Amino acid sequence: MTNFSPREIVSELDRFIVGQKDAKRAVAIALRNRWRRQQLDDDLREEVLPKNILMIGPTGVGKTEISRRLAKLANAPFIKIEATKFTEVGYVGRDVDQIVRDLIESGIALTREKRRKDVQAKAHGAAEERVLDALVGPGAGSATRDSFRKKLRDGLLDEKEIEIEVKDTSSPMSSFEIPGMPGGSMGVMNLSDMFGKAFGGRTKQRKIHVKDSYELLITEESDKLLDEDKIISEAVSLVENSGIVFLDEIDKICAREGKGGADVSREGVQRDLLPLIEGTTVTTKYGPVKTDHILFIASGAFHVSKPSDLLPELQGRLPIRVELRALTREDFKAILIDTEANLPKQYSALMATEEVTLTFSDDAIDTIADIAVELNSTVENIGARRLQTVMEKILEDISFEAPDRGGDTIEITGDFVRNNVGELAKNTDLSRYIL
Ligand SMILES: Nc1ncnc2c1ncn2[C@@H]1O[C@H](COP(=O)(O)OP(=O)(O)OP(=O)(O)O)[C@@H](O)[C@H]1O
Repeated sequence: MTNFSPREIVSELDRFIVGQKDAKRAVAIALRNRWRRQQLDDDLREEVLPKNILMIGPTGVGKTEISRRLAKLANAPFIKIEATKFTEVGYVGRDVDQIVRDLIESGIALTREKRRKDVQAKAHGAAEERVLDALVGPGAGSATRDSFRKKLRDGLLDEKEIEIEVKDTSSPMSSFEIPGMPGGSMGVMNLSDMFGKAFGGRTKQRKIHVKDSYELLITEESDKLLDEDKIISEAVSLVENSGIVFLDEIDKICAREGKGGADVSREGVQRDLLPLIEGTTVTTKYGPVKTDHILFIASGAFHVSKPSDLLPELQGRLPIRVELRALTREDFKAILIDTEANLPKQYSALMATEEVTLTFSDDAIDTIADIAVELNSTVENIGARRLQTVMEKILEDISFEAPDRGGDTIEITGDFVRNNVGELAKNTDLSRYIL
């Protein structure tokens, strides 16, 4: 758990997300509250429930991105799920408990990754022994083994091909859901687990270069050193105390007054979600998971419905409301220039792998921002996602030809942008399909 102050959390988020100060502050406080809760004594700690957040704002303005970055910062299990995916309990479709089951998978992956690092040195040693076995045979004398070990460590055998026996993870039936039976994927349905335990796991022979074998073998060897039960109990506690669920399109499950049919079912989904947000215990294949302290961030555009159309109980469980505003031309420019790993930087790095030097002039950035604003107002407002479609179109040819242009330096200018997408952007009908 991170002990960053709210101010520090906001400034971390600022590295990736432009504007949206209110939303950043709200999530920063929520995260800090979790740290505060951990400092309390046991009795009081159980009493303090998270203040869940409702993010209101148009599509593509950073709602998911803020939540995802927050989770990453806190090393917290995170899932994004669309509220419209669910149907009421008893109907065919996914049941809401699946949210917690997916979250626990994210928690297991995070915990395993963390624990793998702890045993990495030991696993590295064991992996080296396996590579040596493959190179000289397990029966070789210690002098031969040592001489190969030295060559191996000096990188002289990197390109040599060896044959190793690794766990076969390609089971097509690792887990399946029973259609129409909510929760059917839970528990005993993991066949590879069952057979794995009974027969010691399937393995297969693989031919591989020495230098590529390490990652695979280290992962396998570290898993052998890890205590599976401990990982599970750690992951369950991580999910219960630090899990974050991003519930998108919550506005689409609002029922409007005087309607029947689909609206009744939407309200049913809200009712199903309620216990999860209020705090309940969900059975998973890793054991029971309590949801009381999981942070829920619900989000929606609320163009048609209003937050007050949600069930009153659900409104009460989402007490913090923040509005995210539509992005302006200046925001688009800032997203292209100021954010870490911004799109121009990403494209330049990708082209550098082909020995092509790609740069963007200030005028090019201005023009891209102008075109994105124009398209959002004429075609459809998809927020900052528009920058991705425009950039992709501008660089399509260069991207295709890059392998033949090694050594070239290409500057993207305003004229280049206009020539490539300017005309297209003016044609609303065509843009609908292409940009
Ligand atoms: N304010 C912002 N600053 C930087 N990048 C942004 C911002 N807003 C959106 N983006 C980028 O645009 C893309 C879409 O944003 P995001 O997924 O957060 O949308 P959203 O608001 O959650 O919309 P939706 O509700 O449709 O999922 C992401 O790649 C994100 O990095």
